[in-house]
Amino acid sequence: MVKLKARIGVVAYQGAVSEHLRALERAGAKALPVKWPRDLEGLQGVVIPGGESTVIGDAMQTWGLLDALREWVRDGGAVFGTCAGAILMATEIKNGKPDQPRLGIMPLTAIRNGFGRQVDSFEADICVRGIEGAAFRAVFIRAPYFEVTDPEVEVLAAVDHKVVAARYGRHLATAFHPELTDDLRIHNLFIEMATGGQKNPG
Ligand SMILES: NC(=O)CC[C@H](N)C(=O)O
Repeated sequence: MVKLKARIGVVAYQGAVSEHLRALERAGAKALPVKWPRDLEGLQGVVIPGGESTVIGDAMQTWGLLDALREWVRDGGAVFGTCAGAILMATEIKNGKPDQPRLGIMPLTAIRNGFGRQVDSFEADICVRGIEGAAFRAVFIRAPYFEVTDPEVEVLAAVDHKVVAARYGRHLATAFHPELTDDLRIHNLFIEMATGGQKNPG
């Protein structure tokens, strides 16, 4: 029997869009850019890329994608945010613009630029829960970290005691950029989450 390819969208206004499309295709999914609410039809998962969270959030609001995605999530859709994308998934944002538009689907606080200016960018080999084998080479670029207090949010990885990867039901947030390396394990994990049977809490 032929297994149908997972259909995963990438929010395509700004940021590391083509890198995510390429990584998802290499991981065996059908990857599609998402700009309009109608682009969500038939998708199992949506990636919000890194870039600038204020710019991506404003665009999502302008194009009607924030409301459309919230509804799509209520119907069971899975979202994976990297860096700016993860910030947009958070219910609380620290160091953000006041009233910065966001999706707000993960009950955690994102601390924007949380690793300070002196280390705008760095790489680290980290252990990620649920990822087998060697450590994951994680690329951080003006990255946030997350404060997690909700017991339904599962912490998957930390650097210097700062949470940098978390899961909530079918949603995944990473402060780093797995699309900028050749390691497809995190994209594979998300494709599994998006096509698996787990429900979103709430
Ligand atoms: N690499 C990134 O996505 C950086 C995120 C950026 N610091 C923001 O707040 O949007």
